[in-house]
Amino acid sequence: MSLKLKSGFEFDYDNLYGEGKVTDADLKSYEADLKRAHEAMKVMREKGFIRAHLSKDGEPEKVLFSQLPYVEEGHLNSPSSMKHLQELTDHVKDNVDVVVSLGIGGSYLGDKVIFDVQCGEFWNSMTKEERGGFPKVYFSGNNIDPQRTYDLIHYLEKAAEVKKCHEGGKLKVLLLVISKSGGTLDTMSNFMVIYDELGKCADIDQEVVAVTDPNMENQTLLKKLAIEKGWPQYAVPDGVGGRFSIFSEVGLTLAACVGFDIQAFLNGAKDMDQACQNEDIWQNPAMLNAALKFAASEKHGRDIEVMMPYGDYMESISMWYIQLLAESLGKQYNREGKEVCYGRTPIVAVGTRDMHSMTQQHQEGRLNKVIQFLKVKNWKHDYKIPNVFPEAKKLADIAGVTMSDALETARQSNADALTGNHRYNATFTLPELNAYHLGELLYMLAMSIAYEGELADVDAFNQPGVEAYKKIMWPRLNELKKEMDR
Ligand SMILES: O=P(O)(O)OC[C@H]1O[C@](O)(CO)[C@@H](O)[C@@H]1O
Repeated sequence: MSLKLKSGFEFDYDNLYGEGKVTDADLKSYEADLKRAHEAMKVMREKGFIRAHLSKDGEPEKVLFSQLPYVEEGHLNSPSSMKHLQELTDHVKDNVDVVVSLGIGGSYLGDKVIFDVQCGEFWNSMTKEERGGFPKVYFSGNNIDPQRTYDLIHYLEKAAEVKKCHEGGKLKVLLLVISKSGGTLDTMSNFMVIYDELGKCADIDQEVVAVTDPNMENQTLLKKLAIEKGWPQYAVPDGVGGRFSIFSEVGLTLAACVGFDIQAFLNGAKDMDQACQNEDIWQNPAMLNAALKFAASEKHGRDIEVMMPYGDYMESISMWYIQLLAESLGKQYNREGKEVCYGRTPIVAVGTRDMHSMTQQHQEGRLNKVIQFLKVKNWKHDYKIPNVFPEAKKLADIAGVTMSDALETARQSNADALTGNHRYNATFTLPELNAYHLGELLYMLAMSIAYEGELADVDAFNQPGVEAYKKIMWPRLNELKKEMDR
């Protein structure tokens, strides 16, 4: 059983739904809730309203991520904002050597997905010509790790020296600083250290682009700095939380720096949004995914979701999904203030890598998981495994098989083995790993989380839990600073 869209995107739920799995009766018991959830999604699309959602300051706040795929005048993504992004592309292409993208959480994870899908692992080792004139890209701000920050700075200083010797001229570095709140410790501490160190290097020409909340009244620290220093600005718009921001200028600025097809990405999201407007659950991928996962959790105790893409460059999709699921649905109280401690636990896995480790637990451990596979149907490049060692029978036996067929055979075998031992699993299939299908997938997952928030009756758009440690940490940092100053 599967839901297949015209684009070829497919959600195969055969091993998650039916006898001994999530049943028709389970879904029927949610009929009224699903109807209400679907209505709530309509209201969210039309008015940006989600019942009981408040910002972290306790103020009513709109939820606008579903507007992002629609590039229209007056929308968050508009023809003029697309032009502004094109200006960034025109500026970096053939002009900037290195982009350092600084951000954490939603201000990092989406950018990493776009980078991995568009550029792959060896981008920074390619020549500028091979990169189509686009810059190298490094990430920072995703931790407060002094060693890695040192390594990055020293790598850039060395690269500047090499450039001076071989080509002459300074190394042009663009710091793309992404922070909605504009003051996140991890991002801003790295930014300040890197900005200061690179500023001292005579062979480096650095510039800054700030991506932050554009609000003029309550300006973020980053916005204030950008205005003061004249840095170009892009927006993390009001109503778009970090984990839903990949379709905003958070993801799109990095996309613009590496030649990623922004329009195709948004078109994929838009087409998925249309599919998710279908009130028939069997035709609506987000509603179906949410209902099956919610039922698997609540009625069958399968409250862990292992997101397991088959392919190296999709691991970051899984990491992006971790934030989306954990931060959106891991909530102590429901929207009526009742303690519910809801939240399925997301786990990153990659096939075939983790079939040699985690699969042991998936196959025989506690019956508390859904393994969500992600597969690519047609790979851009492929190899037929050659018969280079005909004397070694086991190796000769796989000669002639393509790597992509071997990959899919491994995945399918894993799915069959899991199913044979009552282990729930499902598969999303992307016809190809490209901007359009990535847009479809990520948008579907975001919308599915919004549906699940309605089913579980929790606010999927706040994150009070990540404020708790910050309330302890900031006074401690202030104390530390006083001690250092003494
Ligand atoms: O973009 P900012 O404000 O730096 O926040 C980064 C991340 O930190 C969080 O606020 C959680 O601490 C996430 O919600 C967000 O994606």
